[in-house]
Amino acid sequence: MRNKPIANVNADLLKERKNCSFDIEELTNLIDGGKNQTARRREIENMLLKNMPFDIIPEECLSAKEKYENAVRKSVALNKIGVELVSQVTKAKELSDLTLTLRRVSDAYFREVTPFLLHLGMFIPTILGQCSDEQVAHWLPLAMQLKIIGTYAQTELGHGTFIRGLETTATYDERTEEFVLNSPTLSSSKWWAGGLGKTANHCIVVAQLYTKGECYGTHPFIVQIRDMDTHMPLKGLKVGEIGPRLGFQTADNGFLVFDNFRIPRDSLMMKHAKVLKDGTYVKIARHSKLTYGTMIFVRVLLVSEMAFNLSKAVTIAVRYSAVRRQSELKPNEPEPQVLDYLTQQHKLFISISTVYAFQFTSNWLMKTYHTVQANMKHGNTDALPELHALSSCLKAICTSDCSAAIEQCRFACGGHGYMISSNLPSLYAFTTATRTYEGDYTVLLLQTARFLVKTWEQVELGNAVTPMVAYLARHQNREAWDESPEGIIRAFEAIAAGVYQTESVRSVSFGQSDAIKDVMKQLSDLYLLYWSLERTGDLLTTLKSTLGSYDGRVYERLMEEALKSPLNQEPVNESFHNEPEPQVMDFVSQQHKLFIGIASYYSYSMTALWLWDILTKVTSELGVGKTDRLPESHGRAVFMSVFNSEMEKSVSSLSAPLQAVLRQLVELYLYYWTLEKRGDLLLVLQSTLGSYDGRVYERLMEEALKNPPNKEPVNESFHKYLKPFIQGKL
Ligand SMILES: CCCCC/C=C\C/C=C\C/C=C\C/C=C\C/C=C\CCCCC(=O)SCCNC(=O)CCNC(=O)[C@H](O)C(C)(C)COP(=O)(O)OP(=O)(O)OC[C@H]1O[C@@H](n2cnc3c(N)ncnc32)[C@H](O)[C@@H]1OP(=O)(O)O
Ligand SMILES: Cc1cc2nc3c(=O)[nH]c(=O)nc-3n(C[C@H](O)[C@H](O)[C@H](O)COP(=O)(O)OP(=O)(O)OC[C@H]3O[C@@H](n4cnc5c(N)ncnc54)[C@H](O)[C@@H]3O)c2cc1C
Repeated sequence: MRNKPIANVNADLLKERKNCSFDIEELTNLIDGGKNQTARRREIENMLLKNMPFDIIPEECLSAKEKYENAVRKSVALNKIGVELVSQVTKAKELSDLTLTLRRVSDAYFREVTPFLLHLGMFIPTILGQCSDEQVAHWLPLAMQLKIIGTYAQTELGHGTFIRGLETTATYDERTEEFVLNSPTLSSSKWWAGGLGKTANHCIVVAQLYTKGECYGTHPFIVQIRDMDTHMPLKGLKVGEIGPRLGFQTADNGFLVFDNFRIPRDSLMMKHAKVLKDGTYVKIARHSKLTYGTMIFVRVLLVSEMAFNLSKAVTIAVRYSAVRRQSELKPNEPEPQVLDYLTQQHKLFISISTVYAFQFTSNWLMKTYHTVQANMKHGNTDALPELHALSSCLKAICTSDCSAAIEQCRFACGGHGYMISSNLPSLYAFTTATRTYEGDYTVLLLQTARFLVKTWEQVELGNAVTPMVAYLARHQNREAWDESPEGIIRAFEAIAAGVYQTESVRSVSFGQSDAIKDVMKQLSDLYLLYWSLERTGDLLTTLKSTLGSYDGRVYERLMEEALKSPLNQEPVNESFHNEPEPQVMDFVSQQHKLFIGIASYYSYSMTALWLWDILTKVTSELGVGKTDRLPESHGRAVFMSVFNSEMEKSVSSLSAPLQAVLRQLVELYLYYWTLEKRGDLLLVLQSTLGSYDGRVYERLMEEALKNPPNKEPVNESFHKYLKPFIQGKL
């Protein structure tokens, strides 16, 4: 049954809906995965609507502590219904449909993230992916019925990306048949795990495994961290909340420090490796990276998460654009709906097509994931490297595009889009974090590049490669794709676009009406066209040659290029002496992110001074009402020329080294903006990360300890909601 029509709908919205060229219900079924799934979703929605407590005071008006307590209250009510529904399903497919529906409907109750997100999103998947059958039989029912509440603590203060660099140690003591967990340094403190700060009583801890004096690398352990009755942290642990953050405010992300904390031998999750009673280490896995499995799973999930979050943002923005009227096009005629402006459509329509691109690609990726998992059950790990490369680049691209598109949706709603009540700021805060967590954007793209370079080598040797990367063999003309990681990644993006096109055509080829097919085709074309225009520069081949330049300065250019080589910047490379761990500052990709910020700061300062001087003059000459917004390119040109000339004037009295640095900044700014469209500027530091003394980890911990939730060891919502829930008394 369709949802009932709602009375008092805005006339403009009704008009737009009447104009729709297809049956909306048909599209709804397509998105849900069929008529039955739509009906089931509505059944669950209606049940939740009847039974779930809504907020009386808007979440955003509560204090941090109240927000958390409110989130626990609502989560417990939702979990109760969730556990009941889960207990009724018998088939794996029904369970995954139900989980997806619950996940999506739950967003109606939380502006922020539930403290149980990590329990559902990572704790349970890690039990499934990393435990032996025996361990699964023990832990899974407890976790599914929420008798225990877990999280996933991998990242430390000092390391997130480089998992092999984690410092937490788990040393096997064969006398007592226990592992001893320790945090040997401040930087080894576990940091970030969602739900760890106040909610969880169990935690998956990733630590370096030592036995018989040897280190076997990082392994996952399942560890009880709080007393099941009092919820007090167990002896030997320091645990708390890490402090306010951009989003995830109710996810009580936490820290955890171990001091000779003992856990039983079978706390090691033993699907891929075990330690026998006598301390012998036994490797079971056929692939060394199988312990990274949960991350792959969540990266795959995130593609669909981005489709869902962007669909919400663009629905908000399109509806509002139909309702909002602004400006006068023709005298004495009503102001137009902002949706009618082409520029507004430009902001919104690409987001609509992006939602479909993400959703279709996500459906395909999830199927691929399950196929690879099924093969791995039979011992075949051949497809794992490609799955890793695919999930890495699709996660990176879709999280990055999604948060940028949500910002566009916010811009499209003008001032009102800035209100928390519009939900756009919260959607942005949630999705922008996804670009970082579960693998940073750049790092994951580099992982994909690594796979592609290896594949390229196979192509060069004439060896067979998988169908997904067969295009590398077809494109023998290297200039078309170029061999740089960026060039290869772009080629890979083209493949992602290809997947979208084939999947969308495939999904709508049966059953669906011509009207839906037309719309889906238009959306698919829009997505492909948009990205080919966005990347025009990349698609055009320029000469880029020291040999073929117009002026024929062949030898000069060869020498200039040679001198630019990073290897020529120092007479003796430091690897001659040793091989130090790099600071992230050493990565060119990191410098690319930071240095333009410095250059922009100077550009804005200089331009601001200049602007101030001419402000009065300009306004008196142009008059109010004639200062239309200048096109972006003109604005940038002004910044560039003013920065260039003003900087030149003001540096002449400075010392030569400082002049040289400032001139480099001008050059960087001008160069960067010929390549890029935007940059960031941090004007006021006020930052734990950017302090002059570089005491980053000390300051992060100091701030976390000041955090009000850490003033009480157990939050009162434990006694009020969590404990009665866990004990089945609620
Ligand atoms: C209240 C009720 C509501 C109801 C709700 C109902 C349901 C909800 C359900 C779900 C929720 C939905 C969605 C959201 C779900 C969860 C998300 C929520 C919150 C998540 C919060 C965030 C959690 C985290 O961030 S956890 C921490 C994640 N950390 C990372 O991702 C670290 C990134 N780093 C790495 O991955 C690696 O270190 C690395 C960068 C890959 C480098 O690893 P390294 O070992 O150094 O490897 P190296 O580069 O040397 O490469 C060696 C070799 O290995 C290959 N490789 C690397 N990784 C993998 C892999 N994973 N698999 C396979 N192979 C891999 C690599 O390619 C190299 O190969 P080769 O040598 O070239 O052949
Ligand atoms: C909201 C949120 C929730 C989180 N929840 C959890 C959780 O529940 N459990 C958990 O364990 N973790 C969690 N995390 C941590 C998260 O997984 C890490 O922050 C993430 O993996 C990035 O690692 P990092 O912080 O070490 O970044 P860094 O690696 O320090 O990145 C800093 C910069 O260095 C660059 N860089 C690093 N290495 C390289 C390289 N090799 N080449 C080029 N550039 C490089 C990056 O691109 C980036 O620009 C969460 C994080 C956030 C923001």
